[in-house]
Amino acid sequence: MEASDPDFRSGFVTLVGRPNAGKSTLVNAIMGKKIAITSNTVQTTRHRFRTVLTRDDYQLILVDTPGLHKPHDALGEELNTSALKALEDVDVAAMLVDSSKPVGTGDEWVAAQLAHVRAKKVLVLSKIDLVDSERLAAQQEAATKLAPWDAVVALSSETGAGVREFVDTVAGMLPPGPAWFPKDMETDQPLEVVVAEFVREKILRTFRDEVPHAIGVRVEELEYVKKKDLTRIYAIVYVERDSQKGIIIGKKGAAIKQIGIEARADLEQLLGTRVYLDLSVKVKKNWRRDASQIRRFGYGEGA
Ligand SMILES: Nc1nc2c(ncn2[C@@H]2O[C@H](COP(=O)(O)OP(=O)(O)OP(=O)(O)O)[C@@H](O)[C@H]2O)c(=O)[nH]1
Repeated sequence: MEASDPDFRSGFVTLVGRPNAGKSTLVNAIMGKKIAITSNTVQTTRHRFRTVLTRDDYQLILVDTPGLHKPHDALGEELNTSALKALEDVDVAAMLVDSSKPVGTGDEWVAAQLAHVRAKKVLVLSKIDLVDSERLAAQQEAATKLAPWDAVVALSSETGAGVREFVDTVAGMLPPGPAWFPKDMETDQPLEVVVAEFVREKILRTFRDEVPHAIGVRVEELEYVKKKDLTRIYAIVYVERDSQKGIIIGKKGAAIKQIGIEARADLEQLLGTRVYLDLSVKVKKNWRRDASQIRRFGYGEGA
């Protein structure tokens, strides 16, 4: 079936849910490769980006939203606006509820945001590998009450169980329409942004709660050298304080070196070339509190 076929379906699907519900991991499981970054630090996802899955008879455009939460700083506010905007004009809204955590007010708040959305609503019970069937059944009963759902799917992005069922369910809800993006396109983010996110992920994973929200990564230069089949990347890690700079660099540069090694391995896979990665660390005081700075870093709405 061709993309111009009248039976072709296409549409936008947004994933919502409390921070850490497993949205980014699900995007990667659906795509069968890493595109979105993940970590167990809340607010990992800062960009509202689209991921495109094209099959013979449909094109599914996933909008991964930053977690909906109560804002406590300028960065938080940007994220919320961005997440709520992602709910407008989508065809399917899938809400992830972590099977391993009790359904709580956070989930209720997210579900309430869905009430006015015209999209089909799918309840996704995520991380089912962490619970037994009894717990899952209880969780499903509690989560089902959150909103009127058009479908319910239980899945694990870790084991892959239920992921195919989720894609099939959502694809079946898409309206007839042409492909919006080229078939071979997998994300609408500029490469520089994806690369910066990959580096940021390594830092979040390495330092956990020591520095997470205080960093921003910007790719200054990205150049493919065809003769060497090598991508040269120069990126700057911005932190707020000198002490954080020290932590990220580590003893004799050991920490930043390790981050570079790990990020490079992922980037080589993403780009399909060898990668030279140059990372430097700079202090930029209070960059998080200044909304215009946030935009300059490419985070939040309008990025
Ligand atoms: N065991 C298990 N862990 C999972 C699964 N899906 C996600 N996780 C873990 O849960 C954590 C959060 O996952 P993310 O995908 O980053 O969550 P998110 O909803 O995108 O989070 P935000 O970016 O904060 O909104 C990570 O440590 C993941 O590895 C799953 O199916 N099983």
